[in-house]
Amino acid sequence: MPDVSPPPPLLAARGLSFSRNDTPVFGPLDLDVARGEALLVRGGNGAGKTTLLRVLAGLLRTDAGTIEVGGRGASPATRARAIAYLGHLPAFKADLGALENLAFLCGLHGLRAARDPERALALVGLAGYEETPARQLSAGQKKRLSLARMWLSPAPLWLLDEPYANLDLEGVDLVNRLVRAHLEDGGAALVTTHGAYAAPPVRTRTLTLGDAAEPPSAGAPTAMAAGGSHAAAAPGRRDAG
Ligand SMILES: Nc1ncnc2c1ncn2[C@@H]1O[C@H](COP(=O)(O)OP(=O)(O)OP(=O)(O)O)[C@@H](O)[C@H]1O
Repeated sequence: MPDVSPPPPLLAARGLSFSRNDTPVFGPLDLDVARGEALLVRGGNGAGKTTLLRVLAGLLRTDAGTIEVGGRGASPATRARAIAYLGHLPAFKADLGALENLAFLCGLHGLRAARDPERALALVGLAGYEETPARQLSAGQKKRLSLARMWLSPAPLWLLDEPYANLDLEGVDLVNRLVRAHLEDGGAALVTTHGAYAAPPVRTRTLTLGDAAEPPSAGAPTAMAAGGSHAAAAPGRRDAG
């Protein structure tokens, strides 16, 4: 008889919590993100969004709880294969050109089939900046270069920390188009935002951290239009410090 059990979520966390100096930052929280889904992580300044993404990426150690990637314990090797992380500080070599930076990072993290750095630069609006050293790029251009790196990555799970920051309106639309195409390709994404920008119109759930957190919801993901708002996946709280 064929195995009809559904595939495990790309990312699953149970009872995840994190504290600093005995002050809880978030959790305990549960979340699942399947292929084809986005999880929008909302919350005000200091609510714990970056901390959550860093915990999921393995850059910070959780106090309690479990994280699985593709149904397996999230070892460093599993994470390295499955996760591409866009953080606040772009990981570029200041003196290398935009194209060289992308080629260098593809050498480190791999390259998705049928994609190349030159096409990535054009896609994010940086055609003509191939030779420009990263240090000469504006904040928004650096963010676009980071988005090019995500597009080139073979990893299916994107962790995007404030991807809309520093971008003009066309850049905001670019983020949403890239996320949408990634999900349609079978990938998944966690996207943090202060709430100023809407998530892409795809299968998106919302997790709210901080005081405004709503009770846990076991509901299925909903198709949403940009600007919609949805049930939180788990409780969180705002850190006092
Ligand atoms: N390196 C650190 N050492 C001590 N406390 C920290 C550190 N980084 C963050 N915090 C604290 O942890 C809490 C959560 O911070 P975090 O950066 O996760 O919030 P955030 O929701 O991403 O905020 P923002 O929207 O402002 O980026 C805050 O109270 C912050 O002051």
